[in-house]
This record gives sequence, structure tokens and C-alpha cells, in this order.
Amino acid sequence: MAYEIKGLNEECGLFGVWHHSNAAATTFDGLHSLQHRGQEGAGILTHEGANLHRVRGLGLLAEVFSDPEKIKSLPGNGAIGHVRYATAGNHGLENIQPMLFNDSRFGAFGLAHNGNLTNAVALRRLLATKGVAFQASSDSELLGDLITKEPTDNFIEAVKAALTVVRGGFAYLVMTPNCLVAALDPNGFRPLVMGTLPDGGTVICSETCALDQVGATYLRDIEPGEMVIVSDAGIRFERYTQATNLTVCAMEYIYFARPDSVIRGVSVHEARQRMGATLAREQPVEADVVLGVPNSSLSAATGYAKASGLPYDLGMIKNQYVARTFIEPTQARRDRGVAMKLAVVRSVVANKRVVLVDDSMVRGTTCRHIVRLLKQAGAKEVHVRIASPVLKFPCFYGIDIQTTAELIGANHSVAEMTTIIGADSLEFLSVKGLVDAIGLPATNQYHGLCTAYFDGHYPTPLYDYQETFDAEAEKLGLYKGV
Ligand SMILES: O=P(O)(O)OC[C@H]1O[C@H](OP(=O)(O)OP(=O)(O)O)[C@H](O)[C@@H]1O
Ligand SMILES: NC(=O)CC[C@H](N)C(=O)O
Ligand SMILES: [Mg+2]
Repeated sequence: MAYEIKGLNEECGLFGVWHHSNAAATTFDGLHSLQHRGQEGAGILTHEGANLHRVRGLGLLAEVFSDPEKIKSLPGNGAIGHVRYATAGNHGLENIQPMLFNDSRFGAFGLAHNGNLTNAVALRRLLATKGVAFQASSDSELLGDLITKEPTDNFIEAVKAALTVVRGGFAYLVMTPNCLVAALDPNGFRPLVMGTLPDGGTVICSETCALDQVGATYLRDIEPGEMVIVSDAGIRFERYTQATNLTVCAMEYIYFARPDSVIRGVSVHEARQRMGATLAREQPVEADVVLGVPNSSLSAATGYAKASGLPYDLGMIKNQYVARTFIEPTQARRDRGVAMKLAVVRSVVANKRVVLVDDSMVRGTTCRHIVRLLKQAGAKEVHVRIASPVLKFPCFYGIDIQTTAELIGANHSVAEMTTIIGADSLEFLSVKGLVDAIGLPATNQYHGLCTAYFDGHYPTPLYDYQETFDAEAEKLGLYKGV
């Protein structure tokens, strides 16, 4: 199977609530603080007695729910919601979640998914032979289809069995009129946390920033291979597998998650500051001022400045009315996107030797543009420091990282990249520096992190993607020197 991934973009955001009046409005608020994880579409599904109600649409959450009647059309005290950035399937409405199912044994249920299944092609083929009529083209619905084919009348047992069949990265929320079920893949690639509302309601969502948004108290992270069943009878924790190996996606800490979130006990902001500080120690430079690239690199840039003893200043401004990411098909449009987004504060950089800290470099579009802007504004030297290692490998677990062919780091040496972006110097954080800066207290060989985009050490087989990836890695010599 050929893979096609189009840009460093967000993932998806999940929010679920049980036993809480105003479930839809609370889910809207929670999803609002997860909007950075997906901007293509949004949806909310609620249950009221035996009925499920759903509203979904393309675009930002506020666009989908711009008519207040839409929230009013979602009564009930249980809800799941989703904001999407596609990793599989097309960008159409049919792939916007939550997805709905109607099973002769189980009745109506819905689901929402963050991640990417690595055996979706094989599963789709298998399910087609069992007569499944697919509702969408993405991977997410396959768990629901599997549930409907499990030979048991017990819904929870069916979910449990289906979870052992899907592979890859997944945080799932499944809801019936009777319960809310949350599950995390055996590697815990994606963050998923649980909290309690003041009225006793339970929230399960992608990031702790959404718990804060709705006034919920953090209870705990969902564990790899774990399933949580929330119903009016209470909360039950179960394991659908014991074969787990924690490898949280390192890009969550580097770029995706909001800095006010805490993932598995590690503050995202503080982890980024440590990445910046480690980078300053690994790759020092004589300069006058440190700048960050708003928004995502500001934590790392302040960490770099503090550790280097250089002053940090506000040298770049981001136009807040431009979306965080660009789902743009051509390089010309991406260039224009970055130009519309970032501007330089001339007085901060004129006649200065500047250290420019960004969190990651994917195609190099952002850095190339900023270096040019800084030089035009009179910067004497521009030294680029990236607070993550060289990105060389694609991700198959839920980040939409473009094809290897487009990754600047997969195709060029650091010296070549320095010339391409026009910087006076360019350096990256080491993989060890990254792992230590995040500092998860895990004892496995991966230190609790997936760093495959940097070192090619995928912690699981790649199933559907393996053959194509092996051929591309061989062609580009990706494993040389890692
Ligand atoms: O090398 P490139 O292909 O340009 O991609 C890398 C850039 O993209 C991301 O920022 P993004 O603009 O997505 O969002 P942000 O405003 O949150 O930093 C990342 O923080 C880098 O700045
Ligand atoms: N970014 C995600 O988590 C995407 C979920 C799912 N694979 C989709 O494409 O809809
Ligand atoms: Mg950025």
C-alpha cells in the first residue's frame, strides 16, 4: 500500500463525558481547548435515554456549531466529541467523527478515534468478506465494524475482543446509551486522561488542558492496553491485553500538545524548556539575542535563553488570525502561508547576532522564510537551533508527517540544510538529549517514548505500511548513520 501523508499537522482531539447535565455544552467547551489537534471537522454525539443524537460538520468547532440550536439538539447526560485532522481516508464529511453504528444485537453506538491503525487495509479486506458495508473511507470505523462481527451478545466483551485485532496508534471513545468506554493502544502512543467534574460526572479526553477548561479534576492517565468502562453503575478498569510497551509519541511533547497540558506526569511546557536548555548545552553559539518561533517553540526558546545566559526577546510576531497549520497542496501556497503568518520586530534583531530556536523542522519552509526575514531586518548573523532531532522518518501511528521524500532531513545533510535555509549555522537536539529532557520514568528500551521519526526505531511492526516503507528507506538510505 502506498502511503501519502501531507504535512506536519495535528492529530485528533477526543472529549467524552458521562453522568453530567449539559453533556453537549461541556463537550463543546472541552473540544474548544483541543482545537489545536484538528481543524478539518468536528462532531458531538449524545445519548438521551435509549436515543443517540449527533451533529457533525466540516471546519472548526465554532463553525460547525455556529447555530446555538445545534447544541440544543443534543440533549442527554452523556456525550463524546471529536475534532479531526485526517491521517487516513479523504477529507469528506463521512469521515468526520463520532461515527455511528446500528447493530441488531447491541443497538446504536458511536465512536471517536485519535491515532492511525496500521492494519486498516488488511482489516477492511477481511471485513468486506464478512459483508460489512463501510460508511467511511478512514480507518477509525473499523473498530466499530469489528464490534458488530464479534460472536458475543455482551457489548463490553465485543469491544474487548475487537481491541485485540486493531494495530497501531489508537485512543478510542465508544458510547452506547448505557456506557462510555475508553481504550488506549498497547503502546500508549496518544495521550488520554481522565478527570472528575464537581457534580460527580466523569470526563475522558486527549489532554489535561481540556480537563482544566471544563473545571474537572485530573484523576489519572489511561494506561496502555487499558479499557475504562464508565456507566451509571460506576467506573471499571480492565485490560484487553497484557502485552504492552509504553512508547508515548515524542512529537506530543515537542510540538502537538498544548504547553499547559501534562502528559503522564510531565508538563509539556517544562519538557520543552528542558529540550531548549539541553540544546543550549549541546549546541552553544556566540550571539546577542535568542528568539522563538511563535507559537510552539516559545517554551524551548526560553529554555535555551536561560541555559545559555543570553537574553530572550520578542523578535517574531504571529498573526493570530492565521490557522496554526496549513493544509496546502503546493509549496508555493505553503510559502505564502508562512509569509502571511510571521513577521519580525525589526528593532529587536537589527545589527544583532540572533539565535533562532524552533521546535522542529519538517520541510524547512518556516525556517527558510524566517532566516530571510531576519536578514532583511538587519540581523548580522542567524544561527538556527532546532529543539528536536533531525526528522527523517514518517509516522504511522497518528501524526500526519509527509512522505519521506518531502522531509528535508531525509534528503539532505545538516550542512546542505544550512545552505538551503540560508542560516549562518544550523544544529539539532540529539535523540538522547530529547529523551532525557522529557524524562519519563520508564524502564523499557524506548525510555517510554516513540522516537521513530528521528531514529527509525518503530516500536511495532508496520503491517500495511511495511513493504512500501522498507523500499523507500532502502532507496533513500535512511538507516545510514542512525
Ligand atoms: O519545516 P516546516 O515544514 O516549515 O515545518 C516546521 C514548522 O511547523 C510547525 O509550526 P506550525 O506553523 O505548524 O505551528 P505553530 O504556529 O504552532 O508553531 C513547527 O513548529 C515548525 O515551526
Ligand atoms: N489524526 C487522527 O487521530 C486521525 C484519526 C483517523 N485516523 C482519521 O483520519 O480520521
Ligand atoms: Mg512552529
